[in-house]
Amino acid sequence: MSGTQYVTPDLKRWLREQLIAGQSSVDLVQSMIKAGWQQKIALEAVAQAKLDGWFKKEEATPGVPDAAVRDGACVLDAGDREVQVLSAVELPRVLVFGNLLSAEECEAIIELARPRMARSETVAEDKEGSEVNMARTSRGMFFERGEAEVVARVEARIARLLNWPLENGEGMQVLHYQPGAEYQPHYDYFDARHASTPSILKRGGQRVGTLVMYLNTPKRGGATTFPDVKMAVQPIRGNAVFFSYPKPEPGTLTLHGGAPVLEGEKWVATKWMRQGRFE
Ligand SMILES: O=C(O)CCC(=O)C(=O)O
Ligand SMILES: [Fe+2]
Repeated sequence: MSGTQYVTPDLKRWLREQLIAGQSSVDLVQSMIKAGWQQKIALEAVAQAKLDGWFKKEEATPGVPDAAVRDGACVLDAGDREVQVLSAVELPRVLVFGNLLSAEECEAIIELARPRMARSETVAEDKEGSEVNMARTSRGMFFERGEAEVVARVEARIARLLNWPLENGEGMQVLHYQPGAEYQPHYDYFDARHASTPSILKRGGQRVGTLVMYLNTPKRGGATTFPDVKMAVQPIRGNAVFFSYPKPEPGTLTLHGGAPVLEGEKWVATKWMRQGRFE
C-alpha cells in the first residue's frame, strides 16, 4: 500500500471490538502493519480506537488518576511541594516525575521500613492469599495508610498530584532489591482468572494506577521497564514513575518490571490506586 491511507469505519469498528475482547494494542498494530498499513497510521488508529472504546457512554469507565500535564506544565503544584514533569507518554499512560520526595523523606521511609522487611510475595494464582514467587526476588513490607507522619504527608501529596482520593490508595509498599534481585514483567491490575481476585476486589475494586517512588539511586541497573514500548525509567532518588490502566487488560500496554539491580541496591515505595475506597 502506498500514498495516503484512510482508516475506514469498518476498520475502526473492528479495532474497537478487538480491544474490548482483550487483544493487545501491540498485536493489533502489528497485524495492521502486516496488512500493509503504515506504522504511524496503525499506531494512531489503535490509540484512537482505545479512546473511542473506553469513553463511550454505555461503557463509561470511572476514570483514572492522572496529573494535569496535558497543557504542557513543566512543574506541578502538589500542595506542599513543586513536582517536576520529566516525561509524559500517552500510550501506555506513563508520567515520570522529578523532586516528588526530598532526600530526607526517602531516608525516613527506608529507615521506618527496614526493620519490617520480609521476602516479597505476590498474589497466588490458584488459591486465595499470597505466595513467595521466584519472579520477584526483592524484600518488602506494607505501611498502613497514614501510619507515620512522613507517610501521611507523602500520601496527601500524591492524592493532590494525581487528582485521586487519598482513600482510594492502598497502604504504601516498600521494596528492597539487592544486586541480582528483580521483579519480572507483570501487570499490577488483578487478573479476573485468578481464584483470589473476587475477594481482593471487594476492597476498593480494581487497581487503576501505580506510582513507583525511588528512595535511593542504585549504581547500575534496577530500571523500571515497560517491555511493550521498550521504555526504561532509571531509578533516581526522589523521582517517581506513574502509570494508569483504565481496564484490567494487556491492551493498556502497562506490562512493567523492575530490571535486575547490577550494582548497589534499590529501594522503592509503591502506591497503588483503586477505583474506589480502599478500607
Ligand atoms: O521496582 C520497580 O521498578 C517496579 C515495582 C513494581 O512493579 C511494583 O511494585 O508493582
Ligand atoms: Fe508492578
